[in-house]
Amino acid sequence: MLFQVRMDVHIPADLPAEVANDIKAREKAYSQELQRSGKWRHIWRVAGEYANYSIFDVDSNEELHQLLTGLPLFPHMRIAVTPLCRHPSSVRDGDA
Ligand SMILES: O=C(O)C[C@H]1C=CC(=O)O1
Repeated sequence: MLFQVRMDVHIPADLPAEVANDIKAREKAYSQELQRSGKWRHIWRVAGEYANYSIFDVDSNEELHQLLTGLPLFPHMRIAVTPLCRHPSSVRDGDA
């Protein structure tokens, strides 16, 4: 199951820099592990914003929920999820 996910990050201005940097480092490791596993297929920065558009390939809504709520930055994010399915005009056989 494919999902487009938009993540907007809002770290409180009064969060100490060392705490914010630790969260960001754990977020990067978590994200890269999921990308290598194939669950997090794509990640793109939204130009000019502390936000990304990502594509997740997971087995269920529940799995997506678990992955997203496990993000170290989750408490500081607004997340919007859009379910995707194959477009009938797509020429990309790999896109299920
Ligand atoms: O930077 C972001 O967009 C937020 C988050 C998503 C992956 C990651 O490393 O940080």
